[in-house]
This record gives sequence, C-alpha cells and structure tokens, in this order.
Amino acid sequence: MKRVGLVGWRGMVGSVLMQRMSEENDFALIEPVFFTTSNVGGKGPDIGVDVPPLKDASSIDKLKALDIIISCQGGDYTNDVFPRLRAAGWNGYWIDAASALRMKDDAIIILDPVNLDVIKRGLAAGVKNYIGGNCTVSLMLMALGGLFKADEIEWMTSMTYQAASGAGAQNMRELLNQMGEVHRVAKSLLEDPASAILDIDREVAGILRDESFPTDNFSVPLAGSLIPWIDKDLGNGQSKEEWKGEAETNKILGRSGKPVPVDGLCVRVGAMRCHSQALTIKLKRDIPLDEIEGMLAVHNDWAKVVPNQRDATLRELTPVKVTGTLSVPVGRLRKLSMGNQYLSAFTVGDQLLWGAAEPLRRMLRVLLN
Ligand SMILES: NC(=O)C1=CN([C@@H]2O[C@H](COP(=O)(O)OP(=O)(O)OC[C@H]3O[C@@H](n4cnc5c(N)ncnc54)[C@H](OP(=O)(O)O)[C@@H]3O)[C@@H](O)[C@H]2O)C=CC1
Ligand SMILES: N[C@@H](CC(=O)OP(=O)(O)O)C(=O)O
Repeated sequence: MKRVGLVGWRGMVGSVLMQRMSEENDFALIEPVFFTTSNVGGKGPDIGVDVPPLKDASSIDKLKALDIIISCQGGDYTNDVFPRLRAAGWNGYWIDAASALRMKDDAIIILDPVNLDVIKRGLAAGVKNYIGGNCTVSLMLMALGGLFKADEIEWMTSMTYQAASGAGAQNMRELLNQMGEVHRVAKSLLEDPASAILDIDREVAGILRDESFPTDNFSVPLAGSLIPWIDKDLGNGQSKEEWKGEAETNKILGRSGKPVPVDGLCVRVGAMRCHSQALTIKLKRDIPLDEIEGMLAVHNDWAKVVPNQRDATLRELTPVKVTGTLSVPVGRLRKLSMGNQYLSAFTVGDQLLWGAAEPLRRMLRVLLN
C-alpha cells in the first residue's frame, strides 16, 4: 500500500478533501499519514480507523518516507518545504491545492475529466508534480469541456461572480457578519410595514459606509455590494485572477501551439462557496445550438445543460442549487445578436469541490490505478 502524507487536512479545502475521500472510500486504498504545522503529536482526523499521532509537516525526514504527498496547506508552505524536500532527494508524487508550482515546467495542472491525456503523458514522461488549477478556470473547463475538446473555441471572455470562500474561511465568516450588521440596523424599520423603503435604504447605506462595519478581511463591504478585483494587481490593468484564465486554461489543455485567448473581469460577490461565470464565446464556425448542447452534455458526468428557459434557469442555475454538490450546470446558451458564431453561456460550480478538493483526490486515484 502506498504511504500517502496529508498536509493541510483541517483547513477549508483540506476538510472538503477529507469528506470526499471518506465518501469515496479512498482511505481503504492507502496508508494515510497526517501532518500538522501547529499540533505535532495531536490527534488526526476521524476517518473511521485509528490513525497515528500527527507528524511535523516541516520535517523533511518524515516527509521523505512517503510515496505521495497531498498538500492543502497553502503556497507559503509549498514554497518553503517542497524545494527542500526535492533537494533532499525525495522522488515521490507531490499533489497540491496551492498555486505556487502551477505554472512551473515540471508541473501538470490536474483536471482529469478534461485533461486525463495530458496527465497520462506527464506520468509516462516521469513528471512528479500535479497541481490543482484555479477554481474559476477548473469550473469553466468542466462546464465547457465539450467545446474545448472539439477545438471549436476561437476566443472567450468570462465575467465572474466569485464566492466569499475563494478568499478563505475568515472571509466567509466576515460576509455573514456583514449581512448580520446590515439586518441589525434595518430591523426595526423592516418590522414596521408602514416604514418608507428609502428610510431603510438610508440606514443600510449608512452602516455599509460606517467605520465600524466589519471589513478586516475583505477591506471593503461585500454584503450589499461587490468587489470587482480579485488577487494581485499585475500593474497592466489586469488582476492576477484574470491572468490565470488564459494561462491556466491553455496549460490544462496541454496546448503547445497558439493559445486560445481567454480574458475578462473577475468579481467577488456575496455568494458563499459557488463561483458563477457569464461567458461570451466566439466559435470557430456556426454550430447549431442543439449540437453545442449535446457536446457539452456528453463531455463529462458532471456538466449538466440547463434549458435556456426562465423556470429551469431559476431552479437549476444558481449557487443555492449547486452548493455542496459536484454538479456543474451550464445554461443561458444562446446565439448572441453579434452573429451565429457568438455564443453566451452561464455556469455555476462549487469552488471547494471541483474548484479545489476533487481534482486532488482523483489524481490520487489515477496514481493508485
Ligand atoms: N480557499 C479556496 O477556495 C481555495 C484554496 N486553494 C488553496 O488551498 C490552500 C489552502 O486554502 P484553505 O483551505 O482556504 O486554507 P485554510 O486557511 O483554511 O487552512 C490552511 C491551514 O491553516 C491552519 N489553521 C490555522 N487555524 C485553523 C483553523 N481554525 N481551522 C482550520 N485550519 C487552521 C491549518 O494548518 P495546521 O493544521 O497545520 O495548523 C490548515 O491546514 C491555499 O493554498 C489556497 O490557495 C485552492 C483552491 C481554492
Ligand atoms: N483566487 C480564488 C481562490 C484561489 O485560491 O485561487 P488560486 O488557487 O488560484 O490561488 C478566489 O479568490 O476565488
């Protein structure tokens, strides 16, 4: 049995990974060894069987004894430990949720329903580093895999509506605290059916702009507002999150020639853990809509085409419907007035599942098989 080290298992992504590995019985196939950066000797997670006490995640000697390491600990940990581990001669497989190694030449971005061929070529060539993609990119590719596979996309823009969870657990808590504050100031007026809506609105705008409003994590209000910038400022007008769209999409697809241009605006909204995206796609040719729907529906088991009708859209194509599931619905499919090669689409996906944890556990399965 392979000895598999798990680092970062109690964080937000790590907890979702543990849950999925338990559901899929992955622990029965491996000898798991749990690590910590804060509680050496402490108790590991409850996975239905006894596990040894937590080991030190900074110990190169302990890590060297493993065949496979899965890290959800974050980029700082990867940047610190990974180079030292390789320098010490460790030749095992490194699977990581953090972005630190994603664009390195000796790493493959993993999303097996979309790029199992790229992963297999990497394994055959001796590549040892397998890194989860950016959540927005992975979810877009799960939804549009059929069109990318058929190489029918000339270019694409994506306008995102990204959930609080993408910024971390503390940010999810802060969003809820912000919502609570907004309700608190409006409560008495809301309870009075005769109160004027503009009075309510004035109270709400007042607290959103008040210095006491909880913004330690987001730095500005998200509840009752939105944040049209995610990740670093690259200095050229583009955010790093926006840059990932084209860079990671083309790397995941293993395209060596001309990249498919993918660009747009990434925006944080007050959803909890589902990212949504509005996509405008320029097709290479005029493909009938029913053929497009067919391509998307058959590409993988999780992409679900939602009919472009009001009721179906409200029922099936929202973060509330998708949260906590592996389903990646894609709808609002129609040809735009710019011409028959211009297609619109809207997709929603849980950014902690297909956006983070699921590609990691499936990579483990690929290695075990
Ligand atoms: N958040 C997201 O949506 C996504 C994140 N990622 C990447 O995954 C990595 C991990 O992200 P995320 O899971 O959000 O990180 P978390 O901050 O939730 O967890 C990271 C580590 O923080 C430590 N920690 C300290 N206090 C606590 C606490 N109260 N509860 C739980 N853990 C605690 C744990 O380490 P220890 O047990 O050793 O103390 C844990 O492993 C990052 O590199 C991120 O970029 C990738 C895709 C999406
Ligand atoms: N940046 C993403 C979450 C994330 O962790 O992305 P990455 O793995 O590319 O750093 C978001 O804010 O929604």
